[in-house]
Amino acid sequence: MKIALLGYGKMGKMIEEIAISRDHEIIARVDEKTTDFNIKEADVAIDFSIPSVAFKNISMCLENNVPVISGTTGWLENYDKAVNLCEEKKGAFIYASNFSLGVNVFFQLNEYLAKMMKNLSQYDVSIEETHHTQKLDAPSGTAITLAEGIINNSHNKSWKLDNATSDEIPIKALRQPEVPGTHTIIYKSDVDTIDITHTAHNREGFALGAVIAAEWIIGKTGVFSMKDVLNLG
Ligand SMILES: NC(=O)C1=CN([C@@H]2O[C@H](COP(=O)(O)OP(=O)(O)OC[C@H]3O[C@@H](n4cnc5c(N)ncnc54)[C@H](OP(=O)(O)O)[C@@H]3O)[C@@H](O)[C@H]2O)C=CC1
Ligand SMILES: O=C(O)C1=N[C@H](C(=O)O)C[C@H](O)C1
Repeated sequence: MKIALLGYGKMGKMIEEIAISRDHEIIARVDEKTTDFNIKEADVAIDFSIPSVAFKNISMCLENNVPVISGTTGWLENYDKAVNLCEEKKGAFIYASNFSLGVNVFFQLNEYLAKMMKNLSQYDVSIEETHHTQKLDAPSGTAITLAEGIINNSHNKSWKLDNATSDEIPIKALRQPEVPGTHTIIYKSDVDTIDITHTAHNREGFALGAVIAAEWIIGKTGVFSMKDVLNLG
């Protein structure tokens, strides 16, 4: 499979390593300065860039009939436009806030726990995420997906980064050197605390998931999620 890497930073480089180990070819490595590449030469594009260019990258792929996997976070105000463009062009597109198998299991665990806690009003829920200090967006895309998983399965109606009111799920975003990504869901009452945590030890799980999604999407048409790719039930 010929892959164009849109974004060639920490994730782009890790994806390259894993893609080559699975016998794929990298035909473009695009960073801020790259101008000379032809997206039409790619069988699939993988976008791990920055929030301000992700939608432009995704649109370019869809306009040129190249299936696109995007892991960039912090651009979701344009997600519906990407979905519409994909449908209009009969293209193929997957966005996931987190491509790792472990986090996708954790997403389901979070929804299951939210259902169990739904009517236990003595517990207040909150989310905490910790990432490396170069991260541009806060809260993380994964924390937003976790908050949405709780909202869809409980009486909670919205989330807020810091200074949340009692109606909102508070999200705390911490930044510490070299942390690949840690997410905790906390249910606290006066007498006890239940918390569940996913800790990424490195970036390999994210990168492998993105390559698996790229392999999976070839020959398909539509807008998909990692739930479709991983068939987690
Ligand atoms: N969904 C998931 O599983 C995961 C998502 N992420 C997300 O992926 C994104 C990238 O993360 P990471 O690799 O750590 O970030 P980096 O900052 O290491 O890399 C970002 C890359 O984007 C490039 N870039 C900047 N402008 C453009 C442009 N106009 N066109 C194409 N590329 C451009 C940068 O180029 P230059 O170096 O020249 O500035 C750099 O190569 C983030 O949004 C992060 O949140 C991260 C891990 C997992
Ligand atoms: O920027 C990162 O590094 C990560 N970003 C994603 C997010 O915002 O959730 C996924 C992962 O946690 C690493």
